[in-house]
Parts: sequence; C-alpha cells; structure tokens
Amino acid sequence: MAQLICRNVAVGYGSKVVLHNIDFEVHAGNYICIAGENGSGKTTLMKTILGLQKPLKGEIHLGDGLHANEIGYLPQQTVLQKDFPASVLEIVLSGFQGTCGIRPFYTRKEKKRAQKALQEVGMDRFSRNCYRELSGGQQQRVLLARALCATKKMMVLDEPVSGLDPKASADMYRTIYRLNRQYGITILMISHDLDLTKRYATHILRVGVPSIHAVKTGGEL
Ligand SMILES: Nc1ncnc2c1ncn2[C@@H]1O[C@H](COP(=O)(O)OP(=O)(O)OP(=O)(O)O)[C@@H](O)[C@H]1O
Repeated sequence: MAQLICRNVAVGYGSKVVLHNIDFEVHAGNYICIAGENGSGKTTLMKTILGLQKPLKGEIHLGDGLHANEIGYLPQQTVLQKDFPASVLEIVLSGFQGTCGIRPFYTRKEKKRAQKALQEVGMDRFSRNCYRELSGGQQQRVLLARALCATKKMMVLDEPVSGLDPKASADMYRTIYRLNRQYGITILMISHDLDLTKRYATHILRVGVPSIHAVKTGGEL
C-alpha cells in the first residue's frame, strides 16, 4: 500500500498553474529524487504534498498508516534561518512540535531522541552550541536531525546540500542514504545533483516535463 498518492495533481498559486498532470505513488522505503530546472515548481509541489498549500486540481492521499504530522521536513534554508539565535539542541527539539501539541516543554524521552538524532548526523558534540555559529554544512546536518525527530517514516528534503562543498554534499547524501537503508525512512528529496542522487535514489521524478511520473532508477549501490 502506498504512503503517498498524487492523482492528476496541479499545483500553483491562485490562477497560476506551476505544474500539472502530476501522477505518482510513493511506497515505504522508497528514495525519490525530485529533479527539474530552477523555477520549475519542485518546492511548490513539496509544499502541496506537505499540506502547506492546497492542490489546484487532483487529489493527494496519505496511506499505509502515515499521518501528515509524521512527515519530517527540511525546508530550503533562507538567510534569516541561518541566523536563528537558538542552541543546536533547541532547533532539533523543535522537530517534535508537530506531535507534542501546545505543551510548553519537551519530555525526557524527546530530549534523548534529539540527542540520538544528532548522533545519527554526527553533530552530537555540538548540541549546546549556538546554531548561527555553525558552518553551512553543520547547519544542514542539524536540520536533518530536526527532520528526523519529526518522523520515523518519511522525510521531505528541499535541497539539503544547497551551498555545501562537494565533500560536505557527499557526506550529507551518504547520511541520508544510511537513514533510508537502516531505518527504512522514505526519502523525498529535491536535488540538482543528478549524478550523485542516481546512485542512491530508487526513483527520479522529473518535473517541468509534459507528463510527470516517477521513473525507476537502477536503485541501490
Ligand atoms: N508564493 C508564491 N506566489 C506566487 N508564485 C510563486 C510563489 N512561490 C513561488 N512562485 C513561483 O512558482 C514557480 C515555481 O517556484 P518553485 O519555488 O516551486 O520552483 P523550484 O523548482 O523549487 O525552483 P528552485 O530550483 O529555484 O528552488 C516560480 O515561477 C516562482 O516564481
């Protein structure tokens, strides 16, 4: 059974259709790479999948026991977010906000899980550091840990390596792949680096072409 189904979906803003004829399914453990030119609508599609905006047409369904608040999201970083005055641990803990409701504190279990998530991305030594004093690559790892706190099932990652040097990008891709393989977390990721993602992705979803559907790749390494 599919975790996510998009049927004849169109996305956009008001009367402006950015993408249409989007038809695909995502199953548990898939690693989907969303590729396409700048401005082709990848982020808009992601936000629509996450329920942050409504599809202009068609239907998006979650299935296989997946609920909207169980999807971890790593948004495209803005300059403002890079300067966020909080500790690394606070940023990671904020990943629980979708599930913990309006409770004004985090439980001991959540704090433990946040530390474990930082360990998973190799950033546990930095938990007390100030987020804005980290390098771009370190910040992206912290945001990955935050997304990991929000989910055990599916992560939606919007250009997680943007602005990183080739080595930091390769490290980040390897970490994401390990989370996919080790924990079976479904990955839905926007990336411009097709060579690298082809090595890891099970499917590539090319947007900005007349009909949009996921194409199976060679898959695993
Ligand atoms: N809030 C908005 N209101 C109206 N139009 C928007 C809005 N956000 C984005 N757009 C437009 O929608 C189109 C798709 O933008 P989107 O950010 O989804 O593209 P993208 O494929 O993610 O691009 P990139 O690779 O550069 O991140 C663009 O033409 C953009 O100008």
